Amino acid sequence: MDSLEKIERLHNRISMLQVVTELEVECKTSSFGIPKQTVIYDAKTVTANYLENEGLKFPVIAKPLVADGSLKSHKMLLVFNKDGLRKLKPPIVLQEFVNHGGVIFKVYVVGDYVKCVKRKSLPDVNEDNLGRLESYLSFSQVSNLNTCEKKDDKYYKLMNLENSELPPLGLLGDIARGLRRATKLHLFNFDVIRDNRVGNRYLVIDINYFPGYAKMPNYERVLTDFFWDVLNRNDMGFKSLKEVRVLVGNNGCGEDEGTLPLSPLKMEENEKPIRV
Ligand SMILES: Nc1ncnc2c1ncn2[C@@H]1O[C@H](COP(=O)(O)OP(=O)(O)OP(=O)(O)O)[C@@H](O)[C@H]1O
Ligand SMILES: [Mg+2]
Repeated sequence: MDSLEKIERLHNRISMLQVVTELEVECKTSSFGIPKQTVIYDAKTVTANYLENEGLKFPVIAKPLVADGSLKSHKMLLVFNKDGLRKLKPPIVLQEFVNHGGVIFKVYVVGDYVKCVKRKSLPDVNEDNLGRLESYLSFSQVSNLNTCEKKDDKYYKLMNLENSELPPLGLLGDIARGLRRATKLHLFNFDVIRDNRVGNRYLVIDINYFPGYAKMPNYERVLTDFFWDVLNRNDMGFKSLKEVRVLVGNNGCGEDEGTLPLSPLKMEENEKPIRV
């Protein structure tokens, strides 16, 4: 559906988030951006001083530069102090770890359709404890931990997803529309966290092409409608696609929970229909 060349941009964690920094979205009550980050190609260059010069302080997350969906590309390190820096295997992206209350918002985009689902994430790190912690913690695919793993874990037992407030839906819709226009992609999702230091600042930390839509409530209907529209676009034209609806569920179970119509996403006048 989408061109490989355009998808390629999402396979590198720097170019992937670069697009977010270029978006022009106005929101009076909140702001958005990406975490501070730097790319490391040579392990020798990573020192505590280097981090400081880059405006980064511990804890930091080390993510493989390549984000191609392979097992390796999901292997991450949460680095608490300078000893942990020795474990890094470039090429990597070092990103500030932003406390976000242990909740991540996964925003699924299917053409004009946008849906936000809450998921449990890494817990906050108390800076006062940095000295007492191990130098690093390795992890992989936090958002894919299965429900049983989460149920057994003391931290996850304490979490109460239901009480966590969603980001402003207008903002998510605007970011989704901006990303769609900038990337010219139709099928992707992005991960958003709320910066606890600020409260109403949202950070996009990850964008994935053709994510596991099975985790999106009502995905069969949404995807079928989308492909139906694409197939019929010669008769209908993309402009006549249905109005965007941002559906928001708190745990991905309630299909119509929190349904909220936003202003329609209009295709750019000059955007050519996709050829299938
Ligand atoms: N800058 C950050 N600050 C705080 N937590 C973060 C940050 N970046 C990532 N995380 C945590 O690490 C997890 C994995 O990060 P990310 O989404 O970038 O990697 P991924 O391998 O593409 O993961 P997934 O496939 O699970 O989405 C996130 O779900 C979140 O819990
Ligand atoms: Mg992610």
